[in-house]
Amino acid sequence: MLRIENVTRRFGSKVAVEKVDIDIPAGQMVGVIGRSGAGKSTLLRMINRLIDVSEGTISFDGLKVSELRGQALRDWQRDCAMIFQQFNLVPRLDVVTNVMLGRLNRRSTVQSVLKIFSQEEQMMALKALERLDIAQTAMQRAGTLSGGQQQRVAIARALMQEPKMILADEPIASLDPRNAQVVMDSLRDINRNDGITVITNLHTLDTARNYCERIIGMQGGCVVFDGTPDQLTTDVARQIYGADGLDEAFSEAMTSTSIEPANKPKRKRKNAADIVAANQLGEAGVSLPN
Ligand SMILES: Nc1ncnc2c1ncn2[C@@H]1O[C@H](COP(=O)(O)OP(=O)(O)OP(=O)(O)O)[C@@H](O)[C@H]1O
Repeated sequence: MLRIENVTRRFGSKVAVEKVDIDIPAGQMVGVIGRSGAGKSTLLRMINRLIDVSEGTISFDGLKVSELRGQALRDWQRDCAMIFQQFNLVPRLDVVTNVMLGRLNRRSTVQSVLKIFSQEEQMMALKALERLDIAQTAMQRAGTLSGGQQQRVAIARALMQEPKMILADEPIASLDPRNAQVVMDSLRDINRNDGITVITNLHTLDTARNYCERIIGMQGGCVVFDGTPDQLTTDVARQIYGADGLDEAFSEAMTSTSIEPANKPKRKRKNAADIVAANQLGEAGVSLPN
């Protein structure tokens, strides 16, 4: 059980997340929706401890996540895998090596520096790629894959962490409709078959409705809805998206990934995502080939 108790996050005088109080039992698939700036990413980043809470407590099965330091914090970040909108692969490395990087937090520094992966780890990586239906790309450089393929590699890398929970920060925002569906299907499959809790930020109402058993709606940093897809009525959507967001909220045409134009401009890259990838590699002493 993930317990978020009275959690607030401020950036200077700006309150990004305010007094959020929710419990997420193991095995749920949860969608977090809301307009841009509602606080969705900040909430996920606090759970993963990319950023600290300003007030309140986050705990997991009794472990006080919001207070962890050092190795205990790294262990938590291994148990709580994160997937980002921009995939965060190392483009110059081949796909299978990218996937094996998911093992970094489970290995000694020496093994990591020398980039020694056991046969078992190599098999595990190939199985993860097979599961995501992209084993044929194993030896390709990650940067040569399509966006949808890269996101599947990122999910395979997350699986290598053998996580208890997967946090996905707008995992389909940069993808065309077909790839968006494949990625969401993969997350649902992992949730259902492996029992891994999935919490995903989504900017499309219908995707949240279609894939998530529980939807959390945020507005101005606060949770304004927490319920099932059936309970997400028009009135509730109005509350989440606000008066000037009604078109976005109600028009399935505007929110549907199934008909979202493939050439829609990419949303801005999240700096935290880049930093985390760089840190993971840097901490492990992995230097990248040119
Ligand atoms: N590092 C930061 N420094 C200052 N303000 C920040 C920082 N990170 C987020 N904010 C602010 O906090 C608020 C919530 O941002 P957040 O990124 O969590 O929203 P979001 O719902 O994920 O939006 P989006 O869908 O656009 O990513 C916004 O007003 C944002 O400008």
